[in-house]
Amino acid sequence: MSVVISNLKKAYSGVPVLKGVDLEIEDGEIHAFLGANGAGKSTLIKCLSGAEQPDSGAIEVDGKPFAASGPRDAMRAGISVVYQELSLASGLNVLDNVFLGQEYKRGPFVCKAQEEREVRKWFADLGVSIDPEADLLKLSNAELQVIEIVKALRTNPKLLILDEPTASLTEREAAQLSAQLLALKKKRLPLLYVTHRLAEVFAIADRVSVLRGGKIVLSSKVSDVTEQEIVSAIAGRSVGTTPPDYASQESRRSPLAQVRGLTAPGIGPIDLDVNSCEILGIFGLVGSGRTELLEALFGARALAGGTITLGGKPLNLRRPSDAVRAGIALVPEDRLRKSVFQTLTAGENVAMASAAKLGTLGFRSKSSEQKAFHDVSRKLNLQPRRSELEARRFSGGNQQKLVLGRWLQDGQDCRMLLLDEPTQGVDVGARGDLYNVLSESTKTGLAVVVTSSEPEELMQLAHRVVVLSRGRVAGVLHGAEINQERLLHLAHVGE
Ligand SMILES: Nc1ncnc2c1ncn2[C@@H]1O[C@H](COP(=O)(O)OP(=O)(O)OP(=O)(O)O)[C@@H](O)[C@H]1O
Repeated sequence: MSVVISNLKKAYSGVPVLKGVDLEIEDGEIHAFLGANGAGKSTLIKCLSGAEQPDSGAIEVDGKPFAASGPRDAMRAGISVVYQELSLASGLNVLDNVFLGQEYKRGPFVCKAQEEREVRKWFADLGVSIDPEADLLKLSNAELQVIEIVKALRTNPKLLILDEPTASLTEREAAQLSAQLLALKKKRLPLLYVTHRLAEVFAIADRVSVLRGGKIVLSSKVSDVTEQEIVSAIAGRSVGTTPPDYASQESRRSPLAQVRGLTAPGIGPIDLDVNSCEILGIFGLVGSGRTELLEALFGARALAGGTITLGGKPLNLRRPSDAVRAGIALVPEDRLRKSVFQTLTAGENVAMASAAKLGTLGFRSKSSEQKAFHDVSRKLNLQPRRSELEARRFSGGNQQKLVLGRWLQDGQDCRMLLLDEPTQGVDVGARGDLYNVLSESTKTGLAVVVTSSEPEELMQLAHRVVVLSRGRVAGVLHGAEINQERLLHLAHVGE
């Protein structure tokens, strides 16, 4: 079974996004599909899933012309999509979620035993052991993704599309999911796999295609291409970052925040020092307390004990606004839901940080909003550079940049910036830009505390890394000591 896309075009309000895409997905292959934020990957997927109609071009599934007027049509033709945003019902258990609306029935009765047999078979095929009776709240993100995949597989697809399935997974969960996708490959089902993580391309994909400027600019067997070639194809330029300059900044660094005996639900006791002019990485496995620590430092998680001082002054953080007033900002992990104001314009979203300080949106001048927006667009290569466009019209990765840009614009008197997984869903080019911007910001005194589940990211970005395990500090690594082996070793201490 193969899917052939020829000369596909799609524009939004006259602005072309897909300008003639040619792509072939062959039988039994895992086809990685990459491109910068806003390149049009989701748009192409929507054209395949029937959520959008292409303006012109042709799609063939198994040699037959395919034109879906809606998602049901696409599913009937054999195209099934697993989106990043999970669509599971948290009040139901695993089995009921998999069969929701498609129960096996004998008369008015649901055949639970038959459903359970089937779901166990799927889990065995994928090499996972999930209890069909389990409550969804007890499952990891990776297990929830597997349930979405099983739901999709039940429709007997000819092409399964996975839109950034690992974006919200930790390194370990992502590796588990990759193993399950390789198990699926044995069934010869072609997969179109959208990701920003290059390591995954080399770990599981057979072919890789890159979308840029509305067209496919690279399509190759993975074995015939280098990582640098893929990065250049995505960014349209070579991407390099200057690793943090330890020596020159060392002398300017001074203690900024001191955390002593901090305990809060899920973490502690933790002692921690954060210096000005420093990027401090926080690494740990899922459940290690990374997010909880950042929330406690931001006043979003009540402390059960311990003290935090900033610039020598004790802080009493009862709520996030106390932290903002003290010069602490947090960009949370689930930022699309927690931080993007979808129906406000991009300019208003970026201006939100200064608005939070003024206490109202009303007193902000249009010209200062424009200035902030242009500053952020330039620093983070935001696409499109249209401040009047509603945030929801931006691609996922560009929405992330709006939130990050809020705190990185000139003139913010932020002293300590807390970033929880800042590059989730951000393309390689923009990652490089973000690393450079953060590195630059520390030169003016800013302290950055950043969590990441990707060791490579911390190796490129952080001056020091604190490794957490089970809510406590398992070790601290400096400069050249930061490597994947040491990070993972410490992260497993106490596991
Ligand atoms: N409904 C819409 N109206 C107007 N413009 C849109 C709409 N949907 C998408 N766009 C624009 O189309 C372009 C492609 O967006 P798309 O979401 O397909 O990118 P993407 O490659 O999936 O990006 P990401 O990696 O950030 O998810 C973007 O510039 C986006 O702003």
